[in-house]
Amino acid sequence: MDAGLGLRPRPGAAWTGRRKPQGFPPATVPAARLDQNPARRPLVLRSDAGSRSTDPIRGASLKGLCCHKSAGMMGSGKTTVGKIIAEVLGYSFFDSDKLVEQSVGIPSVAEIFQVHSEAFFRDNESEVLRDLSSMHRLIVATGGGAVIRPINWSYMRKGLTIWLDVPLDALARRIAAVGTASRPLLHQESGDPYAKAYAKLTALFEQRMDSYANADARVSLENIALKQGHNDVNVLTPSAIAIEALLKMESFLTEKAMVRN
Ligand SMILES: Nc1ncnc2c1ncn2[C@@H]1O[C@H](COP(=O)(O)OP(=O)(O)O)[C@@H](O)[C@H]1O
Ligand SMILES: O=C(O)C1=C[C@@H](OP(=O)(O)O)[C@@H](O)[C@H](O)C1
Ligand SMILES: [Mg+2]
Repeated sequence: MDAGLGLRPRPGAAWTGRRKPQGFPPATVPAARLDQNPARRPLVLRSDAGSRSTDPIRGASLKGLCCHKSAGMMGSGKTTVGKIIAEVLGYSFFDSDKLVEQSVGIPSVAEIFQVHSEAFFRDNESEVLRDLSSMHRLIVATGGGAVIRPINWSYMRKGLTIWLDVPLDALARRIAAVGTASRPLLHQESGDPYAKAYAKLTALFEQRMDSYANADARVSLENIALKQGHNDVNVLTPSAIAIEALLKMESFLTEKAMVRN
């Protein structure tokens, strides 16, 4: 593990796109707060995983990884959890929303929707995902709607894709807590933030659930809570979710290797 947690982009993480947004790749990715940092947890995971000669997180089975994309609904924690996973693996982290903002030169997704349109945002999102797809050793948090364009899957499939599956009630609570202003698709009507987020998220999920199910691995918060012996997804920490995601990634790769051999 990179003891400094400086998270400098790895040598393979070079921008190959046409337009190089200012500050991309960033010189450093802010480290997640240490109390949310599962970097020391792999040792704990080792005992969960029984007698293993390699670290399950950074062991040989993960060496072949190039990049991962986390998909999932708005508010599912792609950005939060993605940063932690990147930190544990010593990979670079990119948030496709941030890269679109930099590339377009407009500081928020909400403004991009307002000044241009959703279609304009989606075109730029696809460009960013295409450019990221040629990079190695990175974690990408996509925007929640990236899954709707089939072309984006051809880019996301260059790595391993993870669906963060969070119950709609929990999503609406999280989003209501921070407000809908930064999420233009949820910010259209007036009214109670929880109720409007829940209604819109329900409609979006209906349209998108088959697409999310295309991911290589699904991280279900309901399943993590059950493993912990309860059913309250609202108390699951980003670290616990990141650890589950890492375990799912490892299982996926192990199964893939077994099929190959
Ligand atoms: N496990 C969690 N428990 C509680 N709140 C969370 C958790 N993960 C993320 N959040 C909060 O939910 C909101 C959405 O998280 P974010 O990572 O931005 O999701 P996404 O990128 O999928 O939209 C943020 O305010 C974040 O702090
Ligand atoms: O689900 C969506 O269509 C969107 C999700 C957002 O990203 P997050 O999922 O990170 O909130 C952002 O890309 C945009 O507001 C549209
Ligand atoms: Mg995000």
